[in-house]
Amino acid sequence: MRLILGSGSPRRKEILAGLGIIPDAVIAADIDETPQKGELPRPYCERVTRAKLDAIASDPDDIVLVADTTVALGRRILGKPENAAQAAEYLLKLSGRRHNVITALAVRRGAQHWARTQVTAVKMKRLSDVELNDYLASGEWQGKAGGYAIQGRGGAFIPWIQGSFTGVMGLPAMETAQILRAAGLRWDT
Ligand SMILES: Cc1cn([C@H]2C[C@H](O)[C@@H](COP(=O)(O)OP(=O)(O)OP(=O)(O)O)O2)c(=O)[nH]c1=O
Repeated sequence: MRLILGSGSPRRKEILAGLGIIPDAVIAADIDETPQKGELPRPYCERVTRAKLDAIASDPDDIVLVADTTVALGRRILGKPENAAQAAEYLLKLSGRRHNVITALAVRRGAQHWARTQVTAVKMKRLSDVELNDYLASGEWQGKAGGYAIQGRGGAFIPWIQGSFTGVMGLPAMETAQILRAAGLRWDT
């Protein structure tokens, strides 16, 4: 039995390591993350997660873990910005408001599947022009859903969350431990 982390996100690997879990293999799933027309954030996040799982090949006794993190502003999906202009657009939308960060998890072992979705409400303070421009210049927005990282410089913009900090970072620790245990993974705690 091997544990395969089907994610290229360094944060996910780090959060797993924090739980005491070191995957035997790390493979990024290369899938199309374009939302469908009219698709809502939660079903989108769950569909993309399932697509990531389907894209990872494994042996029957292997455990495969994948996840997707999506920022939801009402019915709007904010994924990873393609460039600084899109990051600016996302951050201006999030500035001074509450949004949800959705992380869907999926696990496969042979023919069995498990899935969990964790939602965290996040408030972002109103950003000044200087804060926005400095943040864009830092480049931290790259590869982050919604264009910010709560675990980094972006943490200075977040006065309040309700839910899971690790969920916002990309892998909710409690739900991940539960789902992996359900799939039969055992590790030293
Ligand atoms: C909101 C937020 C997101 N993120 C990150 C977590 C995810 O890595 C990323 C969302 O992109 P994802 O598509 O979920 O993941 P990924 O492209 O990094 O990796 P893979 O698809 O291979 O699993 O945004 C943070 O690191 N901090 C935050 O505060």
